Amino acid sequence: MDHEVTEFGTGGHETGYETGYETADETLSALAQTGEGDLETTLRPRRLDEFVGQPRVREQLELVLESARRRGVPPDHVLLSGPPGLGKTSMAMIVAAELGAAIRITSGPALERAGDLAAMLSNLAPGDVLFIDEIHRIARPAEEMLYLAMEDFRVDVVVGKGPGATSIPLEIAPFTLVGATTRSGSLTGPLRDRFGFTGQMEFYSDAELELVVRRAATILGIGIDRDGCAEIAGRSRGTPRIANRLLRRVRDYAEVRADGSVTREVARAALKVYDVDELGLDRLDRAVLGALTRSFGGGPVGVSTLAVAVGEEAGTVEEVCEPYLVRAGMLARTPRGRVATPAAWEHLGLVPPPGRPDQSGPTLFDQG
Ligand SMILES: Nc1ncnc2c1ncn2[C@@H]1O[C@H](COP(=O)(O)OP(=O)(O)OP(=O)(O)O)[C@@H](O)[C@H]1O
Ligand SMILES: [Mg+2]
Repeated sequence: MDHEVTEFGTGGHETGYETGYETADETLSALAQTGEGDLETTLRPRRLDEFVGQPRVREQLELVLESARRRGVPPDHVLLSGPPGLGKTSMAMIVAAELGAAIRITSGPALERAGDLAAMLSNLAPGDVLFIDEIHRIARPAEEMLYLAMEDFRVDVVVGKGPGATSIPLEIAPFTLVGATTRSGSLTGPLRDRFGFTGQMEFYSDAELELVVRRAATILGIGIDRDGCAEIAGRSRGTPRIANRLLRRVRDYAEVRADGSVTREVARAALKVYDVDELGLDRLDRAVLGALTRSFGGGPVGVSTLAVAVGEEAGTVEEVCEPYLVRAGMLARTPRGRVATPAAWEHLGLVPPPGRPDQSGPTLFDQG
């Protein structure tokens, strides 16, 4: 293998490779705290059998990995998709750990120039796992380079400029690409087609989240009883990252205002302080529902308008708030925009204005 080729890249040495990489999601929630990134790393499951929930993805992935192991080849490329905090990054690390392979980490936005990607690709050793987080945000030239790399383990490096430029094909080591995305819909067809396996991560059940909370409490040395676990799990929006975060906030409260151990009462009192309601909706979720009902009469309203109304970016509202609000049956995405369901009005303690057409129906035909 030739590893001395990075000078063909455009000086992309500084890109990627930092394993401390965290996605922007950490800054989005009203509960986000700085300096807790390390804790998140501590709580990350390391092996497939430590990974709670996602039975379908786990089983499928187990087969993909085991069969590759038996054949002695790197497994097919793996795409992991799903809302933030469900364990995509953790799963990517686990793929490498289960294969006993090294993992190189980068992200779509970091691969602005194809040269950056060429440098990474040509530095891979046989069997390495290359993890590209937020792969839907990869720039076009890098994406096109990735096609060839994924399919033929080759990169075409362009040397020189203008009419004298030549393209030199370079062989790269057989590797496994693991891509993660919160929006698989915005992946281009050709890229999606080159993944041999797509794991669609689902929201976790309350029972699974109880296990997540219990596991984290054990690792962090927090005393918590069954009811305490259940209370936190039920307010975690189906998301392990949120479960772990709420546990830490409840722990703070337990230490300062109670005897340090977490019961249902302590958890309830603590989550009240942190503005997390019984359904686990935080301030931003409630702001979205509030704007949708109070300011826009229940919709339909476009997501960008809604985002402006709550002072957030459309992407955040769409990828962070909406998936759970839809799943909780409070918000519907219709072709004409976002619509509040009766459950949303009820949750906010509001009564829908009288005489409104049933919004879950095909409103296009209402005008008759
Ligand atoms: N199945 C699980 N069991 C236990 N803990 C989990 C599980 N999945 C996720 N976690 C916890 O949730 C945290 C967030 O997971 P992770 O970073 O893998 O999510 P993600 O899907 O990559 O999120 P993002 O889209 O924001 O990058 C981890 O640090 C880990 O502690
Ligand atoms: Mg991640």
